[in-house]
Amino acid sequence: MANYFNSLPLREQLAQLAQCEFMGADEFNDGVAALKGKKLVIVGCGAQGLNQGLNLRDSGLDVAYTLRDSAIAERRQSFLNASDNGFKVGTYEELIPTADVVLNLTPDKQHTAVVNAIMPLMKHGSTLAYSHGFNIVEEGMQVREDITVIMVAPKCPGSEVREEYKRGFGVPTLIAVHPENDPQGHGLAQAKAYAAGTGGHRAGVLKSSFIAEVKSDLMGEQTILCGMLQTGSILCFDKMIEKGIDAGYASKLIQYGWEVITEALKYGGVTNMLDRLSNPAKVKAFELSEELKVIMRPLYNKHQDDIIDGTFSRVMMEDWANDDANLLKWRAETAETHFEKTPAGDVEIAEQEFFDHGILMVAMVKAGVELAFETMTAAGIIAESAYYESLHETPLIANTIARKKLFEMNRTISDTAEYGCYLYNHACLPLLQEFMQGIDTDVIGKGLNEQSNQVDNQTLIQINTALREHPVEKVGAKLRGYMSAMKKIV
Ligand SMILES: NC(=O)C1=CN([C@@H]2O[C@H](COP(=O)(O)OP(=O)(O)OC[C@H]3O[C@@H](n4cnc5c(N)ncnc54)[C@H](OP(=O)(O)O)[C@@H]3O)[C@@H](O)[C@H]2O)C=CC1
Ligand SMILES: CC[C@](O)(C(C)=O)C(=O)O
Ligand SMILES: [Mg+2]
Ligand SMILES: [Mg+2]
Repeated sequence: MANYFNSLPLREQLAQLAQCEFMGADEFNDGVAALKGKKLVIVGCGAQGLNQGLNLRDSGLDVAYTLRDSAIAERRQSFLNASDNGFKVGTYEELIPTADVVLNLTPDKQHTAVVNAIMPLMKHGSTLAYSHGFNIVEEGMQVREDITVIMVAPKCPGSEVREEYKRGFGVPTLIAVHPENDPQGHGLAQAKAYAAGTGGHRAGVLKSSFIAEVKSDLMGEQTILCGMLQTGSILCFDKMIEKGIDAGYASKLIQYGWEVITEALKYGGVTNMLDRLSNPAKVKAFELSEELKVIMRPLYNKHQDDIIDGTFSRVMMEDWANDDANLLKWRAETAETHFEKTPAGDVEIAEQEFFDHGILMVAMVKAGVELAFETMTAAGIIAESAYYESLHETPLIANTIARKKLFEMNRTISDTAEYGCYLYNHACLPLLQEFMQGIDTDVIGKGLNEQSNQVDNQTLIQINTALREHPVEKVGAKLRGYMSAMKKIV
């Protein structure tokens, strides 16, 4: 197999990267009809598998799980996830031959082995579904020509796919049909029904491509969504400890701070997040974020360039072949960081205090969101896709850190995302060392000791204009306008 993206002429690469069409609610009036009465069999019952299956069943679809023999024999967590929730569980041989749609929700590293094992068992004219395009795009998996290949990719951790559904909402979702595998021409109808079954249509669905999803998803997860929050957590915590801030307070400010400050982001974009600060703090956060953007832009460009040309995938697959040596080493190192080993203190922190004492965190989120958006769109990703993959998903990742710190984030996201997060973190920590030397507790831990809200008018006007004029704010206002049912989390 060879990288599918790299096998295409530039003309087709650009066309596929630019595939992005917002699908209005009226395109989902048929709901799950296209899959009603069909047998959906999910391979794997982990973060996405369990939560998507629960949503699909609650949406009235026939869902069962097929697990590898060892998972069933050893009654592993995946087996318990499915059986404890009342789902039928069977082996590949028992369930795949009668499946109309097989949802491959196993780790990306396993996709080639899994698809090679299940494809011979799949009935003629059935459908193979993915939630990430890595296997098709980066590995170039060739699927039997009678099989329809679709993707329904939630722009969200598995846990929040379920939580937002239970809140009566959903998560933004990219759908796609692999152009090499749509023999009956019903791939789009099935992908739409699958997206509706997960609740994604309530938040927003983009008709995308496997290529556009992969090249944006890898970028978002490596940078703003996971890498930036991990790097920011470690740097901000270590700085507060260096400056004598109580460790429990510092731990709580960060663990819960990302969730609080990015909730403002979710409802009103970067503008609203900075509007939550005093004028002097807003000016300071803006200045810090501009400095961070200059320092980190080359790193964001390198991550996107390596994702586009397949370097990232090649390097990660080398680690797969080396028994995930780096992934496991970096996972262990993360667990040993001072932030991870310091429990959040039993101290009350008011909602506004998270903003006032977390000016640097606000600056990091602003810098990361804008840089990721700017870099993705410069690489040919369409603004709507870049928005979902940067600004909108950040609060959903922050929710996982609020639960159980970086451990929970890295456990909940895919192994692919976890690997990319560490790759970024390893590069960004040294990159920001000099910047952090100039940081003090006025922007992280204690806040500015300003006696008034007075700032220079021209400065404030320039900052407010820059915030509001950024393209991520323009597309964000439009897409949030469609999310009328969005629910508060904190
Ligand atoms: N995690 C997330 O939030 C998101 C993930 N995705 C995508 O969804 C897909 C699934 O990821 P995720 O939910 O994180 O995966 P998880 O690691 O959470 O779960 C993987 C599941 O697959 C099973 N599994 C592992 N290895 C094999 C194998 N060799 N053969 C058969 N089954 C196996 C595991 O069970 P057992 O080991 O017991 O057999 C487990 O049930 C990926 O393509 C990912 O990129 C997309 C968006 C977000
Ligand atoms: C942000 C990481 C992610 O892409 C996701 C939850 O969307 C993943 O692969 O887990
Ligand atoms: Mg993602
Ligand atoms: Mg991902």
